[in-house]
Amino acid sequence: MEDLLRALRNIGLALPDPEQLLQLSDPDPEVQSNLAQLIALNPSTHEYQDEPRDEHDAGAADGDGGSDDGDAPAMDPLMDADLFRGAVQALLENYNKFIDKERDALQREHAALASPKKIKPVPFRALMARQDAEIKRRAEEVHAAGCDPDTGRKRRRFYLPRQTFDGYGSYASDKPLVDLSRLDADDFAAPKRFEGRYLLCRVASRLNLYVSCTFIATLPSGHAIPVSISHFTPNLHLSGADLDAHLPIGTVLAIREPYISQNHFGKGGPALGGKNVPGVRVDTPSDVLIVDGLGQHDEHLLQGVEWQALQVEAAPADHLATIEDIWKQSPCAANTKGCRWLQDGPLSRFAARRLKAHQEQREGSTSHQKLETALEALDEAERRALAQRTRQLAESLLQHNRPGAALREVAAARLLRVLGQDPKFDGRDLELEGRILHHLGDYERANAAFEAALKLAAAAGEDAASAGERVYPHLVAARAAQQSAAEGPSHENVWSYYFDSSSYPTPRFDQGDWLGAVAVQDIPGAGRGLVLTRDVEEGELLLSCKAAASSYAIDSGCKGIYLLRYTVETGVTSTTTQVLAATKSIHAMLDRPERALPIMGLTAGPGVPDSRWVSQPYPVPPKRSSGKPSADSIALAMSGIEGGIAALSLNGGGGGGGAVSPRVEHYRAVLLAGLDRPSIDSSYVDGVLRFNAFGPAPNPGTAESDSGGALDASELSRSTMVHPLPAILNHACLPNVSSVFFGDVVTTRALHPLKAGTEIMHQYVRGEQPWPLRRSQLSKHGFVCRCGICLLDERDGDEACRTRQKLVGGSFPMLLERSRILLKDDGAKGQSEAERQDDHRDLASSLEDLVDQVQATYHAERGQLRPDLMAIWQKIAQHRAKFDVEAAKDDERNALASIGAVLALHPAATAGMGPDLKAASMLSRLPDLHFDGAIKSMLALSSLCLAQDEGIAKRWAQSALWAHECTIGGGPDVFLDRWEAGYAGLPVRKWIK
Ligand SMILES: C[S@@+](CC[C@H](N)C(=O)[O-])C[C@H]1O[C@@H](n2cnc3c(N)ncnc32)[C@H](O)[C@@H]1O
Repeated sequence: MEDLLRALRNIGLALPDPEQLLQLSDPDPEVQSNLAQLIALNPSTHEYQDEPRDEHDAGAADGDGGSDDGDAPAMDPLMDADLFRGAVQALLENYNKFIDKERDALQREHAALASPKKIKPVPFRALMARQDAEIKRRAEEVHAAGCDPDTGRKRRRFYLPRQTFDGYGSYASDKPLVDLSRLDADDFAAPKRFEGRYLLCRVASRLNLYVSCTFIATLPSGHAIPVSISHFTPNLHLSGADLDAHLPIGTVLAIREPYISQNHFGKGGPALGGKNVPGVRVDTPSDVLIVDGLGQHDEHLLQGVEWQALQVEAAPADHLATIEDIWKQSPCAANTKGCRWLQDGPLSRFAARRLKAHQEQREGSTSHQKLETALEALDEAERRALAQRTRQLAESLLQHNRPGAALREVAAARLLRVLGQDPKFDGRDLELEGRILHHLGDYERANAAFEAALKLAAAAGEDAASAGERVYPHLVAARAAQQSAAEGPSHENVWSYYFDSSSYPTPRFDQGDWLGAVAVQDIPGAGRGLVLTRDVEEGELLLSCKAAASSYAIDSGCKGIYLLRYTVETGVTSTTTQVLAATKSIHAMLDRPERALPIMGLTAGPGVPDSRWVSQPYPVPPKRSSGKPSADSIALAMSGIEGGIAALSLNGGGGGGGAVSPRVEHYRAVLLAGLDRPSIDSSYVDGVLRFNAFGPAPNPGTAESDSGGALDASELSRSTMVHPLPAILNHACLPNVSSVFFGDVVTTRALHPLKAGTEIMHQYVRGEQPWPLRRSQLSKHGFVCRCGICLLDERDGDEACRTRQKLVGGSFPMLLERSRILLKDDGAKGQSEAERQDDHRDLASSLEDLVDQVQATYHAERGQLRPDLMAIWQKIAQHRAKFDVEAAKDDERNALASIGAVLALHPAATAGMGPDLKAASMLSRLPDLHFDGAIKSMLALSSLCLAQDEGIAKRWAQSALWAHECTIGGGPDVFLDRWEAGYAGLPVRKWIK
């Protein structure tokens, strides 16, 4: 990829845009030829800030005799196009040959697994020189992505495409380190997975981040080997010291059951056309453990290990000279000093392991004892300094989206009496704890902590106004989050989801998951599903859930980076947000082990064996109270902790006598739970995302909104997110619920009155599409949909469905084009009224012929559900309205009937009118499909009725609002925002506000 991009820029061409990137490896020669032509027509001058974007202007700018675009030749778009096209075509061919080599190398490596060959270690200095060159190359690529490296001219936008490969096996160890034996260079062979072994090594170089992160590691024997770790960070912009601080030189690592590859860049590194040196390829971060002297088995691991001198200098600030220094100099902020990568803070590492040792009735290790003594020997000032560093570390962990580690550090600091000893800080410390708990979704405890923080601030003499200013915003936010998690999001919540998700580029909402009248249940032949626990009405909210991990293309960690990950066996290309959503999911599970069940408890597609979590009961959100915290819980949050080291022995720390306060109990549980780091198979996470995540989530305000949450988007994704509970919903092309996406929140509402015990199902693919297309889109899921409309289509027959598809996909668009021209030219050609009406009559009649042809493809007993007709009836109505308003109303009613809506028979225009929208509705049953289409028809009917009967016109508008409330919600403002502009002649606002 990098060679191709460099070559294009060298001949003065702009880089392929994100859509074109996806076509680079398309095997179709026609696609390649078109692509070459398009790329050849786009000079690199278009990339610069100071160049006009328009082609002609660009030509003029180039024609002024001198381009300051370095060596890039000025180009005459017409004369040079052929020349450039030929050159680009040659470059694309080269690129594809290179890709083939990379693919072949992966294939060969897979085949060679049966007969691994011993490998000769590459000399350390050679590896280091290569590493330095790679780091330099990365820096140059980043520089060139923002400006021309020769002239310094700034580009319009930072643009950095990257490509990685995937496939042919992925490894993840689930063996505890104690069960493994050490591996050293004598045994190295490749390609080989070293089952039952671990590799002990030290980071010896700076880090190189492409998508995976690579460094040179040295072994105790002095040999060196490159190590590449996939899913290292979701921040692909990290570089230099910030990156190196994740694993500073000298950090000791244990890699469980390592895989030595002939190409350690194989996953997540730049493609080298199959040429690389052997190295350790780590497919998942959970295989890597940091050996820091605090670990449970660190002493055992390091026993008798003599390291050859590290042949490079570690920055002195990065390392603690002795283990006791941890308390005096422990790093205070993430990623600035000391080893940080996915690691907990020092107090929690020590306290958790000490607790565990006690639980297992072991004495702590010698290093634990040394640390204990050192901790108890700290003088007052040193203890205060440690407390201050702990606060900073917890803040920093929180900022880096690691609230689990932040809470563990605070819990350990409280048990060890590092925090909670200075009344001046008590209020602030509780406020910090409250913010961490809020982030973790423990709203009840967060609220109690905030209330307690206010009391303690007052007790410490802090001015009430300043304490309030500090704490109240957090308290109010936590109360609101608690309320929506207890009662479900309010009307106002949905209102703000809608408007905020259209206003913010990376909308993420502060809400907990909420489950209405549904429960997880086994569904014969379909795994698990969600089933109603009682009867519900149409429009009732059933679920409101936030994504467990979300990645937006314009998140700061990847903005401007366009990643393509090509999976060799399947030919599937994943894009930036899909890869990073997996990285974020993995990191979230390592930080909060309780996240593993909801994510790894999902299935990963047909043919992939279920993870061990799938058989466990699927977790649902707890029932919560929305009340204020009780006086007891506030008192508990304020209670002192008798403890110190004693709190780490399971019967100590309760104020003597063995009774342990609930607060101590809670902190201990927090620490112990953090030790259960799950082993995460990253390829399973990829499968979970591919089969459960929601791709680019359309805001309901966009034209795509009818897609019901497009799962099969093929363009470079704008966002990828996984919502664990909604992912349990099974599919029906004919859904009985509507799932709507607002940023990282999805809400699901009943579309019809439904009985207790009914399985609720939404659309993975648009049920409005032709049957053959739906079947092919669903084929990756490995099931055949047997929903109502699939059964109807099946009875119509394959051939009839294909004919219908041709009519709707071929004949209808031609008539639509005629319609567009007619409506555009309406009256412009100086025709008489009669002539114009004739034109409309003609077109309506052609459209009616089309209706007849489509009708002929349905089985005689099909019933009214014929959604392919909706848009045709609406078009007929539009033209017929020009000469026969009553007939146009019938057409719109036909459109509604074709999508399953049933008209109510209201005897009088005023019946049921008033604030009760449902009673006013002109529909007794909402449509099954095409919800926005139904709203269009209702608003069209409102317009058609306006002149004769304002009462009925108003009722149609209210019916549209009712349908909108039942599918999307958020009230009249949201409805008006989406629909008002398209119906300027209707006083909708007056009617419904
Ligand atoms: C997103 S998951 C849904 C939850 C899944 N049932 C489970 O137990 O984890 C998608 C998978 O559910 C199953 N599934 C979904 N809809 C189905 C349907 N209508 N009929 C049969 N299986 C279905 C398929 O195995 C599909 O790959």
